[in-house]
Amino acid sequence: MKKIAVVGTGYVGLVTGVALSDVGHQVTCIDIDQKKVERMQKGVSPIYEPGLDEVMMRNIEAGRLQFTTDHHEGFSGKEVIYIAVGTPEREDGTADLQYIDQVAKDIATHVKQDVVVVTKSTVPVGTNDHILSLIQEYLVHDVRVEIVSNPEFLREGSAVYDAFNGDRIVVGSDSQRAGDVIEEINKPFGIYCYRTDVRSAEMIKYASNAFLATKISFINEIANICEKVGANIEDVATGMGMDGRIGHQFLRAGIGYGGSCFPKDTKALTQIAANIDHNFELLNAVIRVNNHQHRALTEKAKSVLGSLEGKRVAMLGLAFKPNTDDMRESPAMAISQELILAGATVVAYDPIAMDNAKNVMPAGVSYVQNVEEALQGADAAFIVTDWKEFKALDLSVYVDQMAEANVFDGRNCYDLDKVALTKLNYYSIGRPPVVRGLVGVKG
Ligand SMILES: NC(=O)C1=CN([C@@H]2O[C@H](COP(=O)(O)OP(=O)(O)OC[C@H]3O[C@@H](n4cnc5c(N)ncnc54)[C@H](O)[C@@H]3O)[C@@H](O)[C@H]2O)C=CC1
Ligand SMILES: O=C(O)[C@H]1O[C@H](OP(=O)(O)OP(=O)(O)OC[C@H]2O[C@@H](n3ccc(=O)[nH]c3=O)[C@H](O)[C@@H]2O)[C@H](O)[C@@H](O)[C@@H]1O
Repeated sequence: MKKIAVVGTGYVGLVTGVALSDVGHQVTCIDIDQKKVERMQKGVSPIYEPGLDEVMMRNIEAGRLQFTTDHHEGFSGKEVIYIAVGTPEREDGTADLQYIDQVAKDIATHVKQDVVVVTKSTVPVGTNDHILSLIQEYLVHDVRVEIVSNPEFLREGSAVYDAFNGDRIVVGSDSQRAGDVIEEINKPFGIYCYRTDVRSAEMIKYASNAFLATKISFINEIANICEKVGANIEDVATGMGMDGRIGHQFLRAGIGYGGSCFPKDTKALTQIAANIDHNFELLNAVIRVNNHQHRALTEKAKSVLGSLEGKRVAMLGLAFKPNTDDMRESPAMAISQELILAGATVVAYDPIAMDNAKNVMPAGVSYVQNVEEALQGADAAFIVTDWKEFKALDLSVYVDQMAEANVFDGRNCYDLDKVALTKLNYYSIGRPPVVRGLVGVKG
């Protein structure tokens, strides 16, 4: 059992703290946001994440998990400190390291014992060296500080599952001893620990996110071609994925990736490359394809309905993916902005993300409490997030509630044969349209 502090309680910090306490470590999570800390002290998670509240409460009650805003108290007696603060995107696409720098200074000021500092945040190559020298520059007490890069691979919406079932744990360290400490801490998870040097670990994180984003943009481009040549992207992706070298994952065509990491990390990696005069052409194309893909539904709606002026559009789903209330870089924002500019009225519903959405969605969007209300009198429905609730809908609800049952599905939620049994006009991604029960008819 180790005494551990985790700094920052976003998805990564909170899930890391909760998971480490659940396998028996003594964990103190530190955050500067007082309100957040007060909620967490009561066992309430500040984010919507399936299963998190339960594991959190179990460890608070067992006395293994604590929360504080006080760095001095939080670092006291800890052998290991995890850094999990945000590294948001600056205007030029580079990673903003101001929160990282602040934590480094906080550590330097408060630690009175030897400590291993572990970076969980996604940071550009070379940042861990920078953190270590910053700590050493500001260090108040005569203690040994070592650094380990331990990037995080969890997905929002399945973060708790991922923490206990990840494919690998990457431990990047230039000190054998410090790397051993972190490998030992992670032993109870029973996940393979891949040891490497600090800079390679930092690069593994960016390269992994960039590769996954590339898979998505690739399949979206294939989907766009499928639409023009009369092929079906679902069958194409299934057939491709059967090749073990390709695999089935991340071949779901849609309206492009969003979220707090793929958009920011792909841009940051192109900037990391640009800093050494390398033009990362492939990744730049991935980003361009993704930005264009956000427009797929609106373009289809314009081609089917003509002008969108005065049309009422029901937007089903706002979060960037299901099972999260995270609205960061959600395609819903760009899509609704486009619809409003085209003169449409947008009525939105999301089962979980509505409160967060109201703070970031464009002005002019109105919000309702359920699917039926959203669809009432609508000329078009846009499915933006593939929530289970939408996938499970009885398709007659569209026909019954809408003025005209034109459904533009950005997540391929429904089986074309089932749609063909209804009166929907259905346009999805990379698949033939279904109009008046006929598959492949253009409307
Ligand atoms: N969100 C995700 O699913 C994943 C995120 N990452 C990476 O992990 C890092 C953290 O991301 P999120 O968890 O989304 O974070 P976030 O940005 O949602 O939260 C960061 C937290 O750190 C706190 N904070 C800032 N400065 C602090 C300080 N000096 N002391 C204590 N607390 C401080 C903030 O109040 C906030 O609660 C980023 O680098 C991100 O790229 C990596 C894998 C998954
Ligand atoms: O660095 C991070 O923050 C994390 O980023 C992603 O996790 P996350 O953003 O939570 O969610 P994903 O499930 O990867 O989905 C990202 C976006 O891609 C889209 N997506 C995903 C898969 C797919 O086949 N098609 C597709 O369009 C999703 O709808 C979503 O908008 C990675 O999957 C995690 O491994 C990583 O830790």
